[in-house]
Amino acid sequence: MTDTDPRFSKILHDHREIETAAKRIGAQIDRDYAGKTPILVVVLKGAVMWAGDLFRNISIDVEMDFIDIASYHGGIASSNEITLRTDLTSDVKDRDVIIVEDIVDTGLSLRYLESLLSRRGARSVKTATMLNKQKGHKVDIRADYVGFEIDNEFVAGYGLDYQEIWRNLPFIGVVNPDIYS
Ligand SMILES: O=P(O)(O)OC[C@H]1O[C@H](OP(=O)(O)OP(=O)(O)O)[C@H](O)[C@@H]1O
Ligand code: HPA
Ligand SMILES: [Mg+2]
Repeated sequence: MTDTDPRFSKILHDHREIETAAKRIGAQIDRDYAGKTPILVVVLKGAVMWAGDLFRNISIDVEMDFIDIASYHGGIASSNEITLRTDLTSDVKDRDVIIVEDIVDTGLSLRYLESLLSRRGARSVKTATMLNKQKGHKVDIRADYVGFEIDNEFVAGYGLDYQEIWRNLPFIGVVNPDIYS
């Protein structure tokens, strides 16, 4: 539906803009965590591409771990139930944790993760998300570092899927509603 790609009604951000956002947030993390060694908790699967950009643009010592949770199961709406598929291997007790998300939409995934990490005794928990869909929030939640604010539309690309595909695209676009309606 765009001039070049019928899968998308609009292209929002290409990989250059996303890398620029990762540089900006990486520099903020360097300042905010100077003298500390935070753990980046990368939320699989959607956050993988963004996490790579962000990780490359952090200069302080930092660890990385992965957690796999799911609630959309390929669809365009949250099931409102979070399933923990694969847990972290790190002990987060007394650690500074930065959750790395591709998107905060309803906010249910982030609320689940914040509560899990706090219960496990993390010293601090902050979030670096590539996208924030403020109008989609169903709970009162706030990400500390945000790449881009987006409207309440279903997007895909750059890690985000529609029915498990299109994660590999080097841009974020609004999925053409004709595809799923
Ligand atoms: O704010 P929310 O409404 O909870 O949505 C955000 C979460 O949903 C997506 O994950 P999904 O369940 O699709 O799993 P995936 O990352 O493996 O695609 C996305 O990657 C975020 O983790
Ligand atoms: O808009 C979205 N697109 C893809 N995956 C998602 N998971 C939550 N919101 C979205
Ligand atoms: Mg998904």
